Amino acid sequence: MYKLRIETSFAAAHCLIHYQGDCENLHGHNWKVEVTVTARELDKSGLGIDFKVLKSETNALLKTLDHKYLNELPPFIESSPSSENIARYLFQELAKKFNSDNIGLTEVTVWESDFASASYYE
Ligand SMILES: Nc1nc2c(c(=O)[nH]1)N=C([C@H](O)[C@H](O)COP(=O)(O)OP(=O)(O)OP(=O)(O)O)CN2
Ligand SMILES: [Zn+2]
Repeated sequence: MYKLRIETSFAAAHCLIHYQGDCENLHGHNWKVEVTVTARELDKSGLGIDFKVLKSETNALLKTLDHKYLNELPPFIESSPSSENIARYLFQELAKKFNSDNIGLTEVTVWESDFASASYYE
């Protein structure tokens, strides 16, 4: 098995709901996003899946969040846009794009600062 990972990012505003503290107020982050997949086999070029494909599909999804107020978007109306819930949402959407006989989405990690991250995997 091969493990592949890409990193990308998006910027957005949010506030945590049902939270007491500064983070209940409107503020923003530059979230770094790591997407990890496993590949069983390599193609003739020696690739599990092209990093360019991983990045472009991920960026297409992140474009729907970029420079938005996350609390107003459908995935986060019922659930607080914490890094945990963002990681789960991205995982569930990217699984639809990437999972195949050869490729399995392993983990999505979302860093809201250099020092704090949340990962989701199944
Ligand atoms: N488990 C989680 N905890 C917290 C989350 C989260 O998504 N998952 N999110 C937040 C807020 O978004 C907040 O904006 C975090 O910002 P940060 O500046 O890192 O928070 P601090 O004020 O604690 O940072 P300092 O190091 O104290 O300046 C909070 N928690
Ligand atoms: Zn925050």
